[in-house]
Amino acid sequence: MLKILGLSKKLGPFALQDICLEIGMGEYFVILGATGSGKTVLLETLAGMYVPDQGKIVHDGLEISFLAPEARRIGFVYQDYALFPHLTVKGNILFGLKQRKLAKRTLEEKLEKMLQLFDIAHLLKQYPATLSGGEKQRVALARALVTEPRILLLDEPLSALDPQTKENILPQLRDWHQRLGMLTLHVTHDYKEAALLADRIGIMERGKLEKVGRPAEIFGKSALN
Ligand SMILES: Nc1ncnc2c1ncn2[C@@H]1O[C@H](COP(=O)(O)OP(=O)(O)OP(=O)(O)O)[C@@H](O)[C@H]1O
Repeated sequence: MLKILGLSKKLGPFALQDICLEIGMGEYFVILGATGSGKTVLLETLAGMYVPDQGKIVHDGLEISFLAPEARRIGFVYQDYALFPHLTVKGNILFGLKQRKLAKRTLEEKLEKMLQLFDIAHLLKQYPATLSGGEKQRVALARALVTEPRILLLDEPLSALDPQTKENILPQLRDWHQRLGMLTLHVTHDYKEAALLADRIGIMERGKLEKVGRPAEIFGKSALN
């Protein structure tokens, strides 16, 4: 379980204010908020890019607030995927495992698992510039997941996709999540995306988490039919 306890962070005129949230193991939690509400700052603080001014982040009973990003076992997929342009798909996926000095066979097994899960084996030698939006997204997910993180953070992972690709990927995201069973925190400003994907939703406004509930509680049952 991930516990966010009174988390605050000031960045210039913006402040993340007293965020309190508990997310269960295997839960798909969506933070829904307008542009500038602080969704990315929250994810980046959880991932260790900012040191909190106040509050704690506790994962499975261990406080991780001051751990280095790579020690937190958190996978992060950015809005624009942030793939390394000079590396092939294979190079991108294996990048996060470089420090671990794993045996070649172990690396190949981990790579193979990702290629199968995301159906991207045919893209292995290509460079990011030659991939479609949906392909880039699958490679970015593979790169985040190959390190076997305990928590997956997704920062508007569908916003760069055309409507058709987005519609195809939505059910796949749920399916990948169900297969891996990983605690996932996904931020978006698209309420339809939130309603389709989330076990629970948190509404973020001006740096504060204003409301948390199941999709039916947030939108009303009739709005979801
Ligand atoms: N490093 C920083 N220094 C100063 N201000 C920052 C910094 N990073 C973010 N901000 C500000 O914090 C506010 C929240 O930004 P954030 O990127 O978290 O919003 P968001 O909800 O993710 O928006 P979007 O949906 O547009 O991505 C913005 O006003 C932004 O300008």
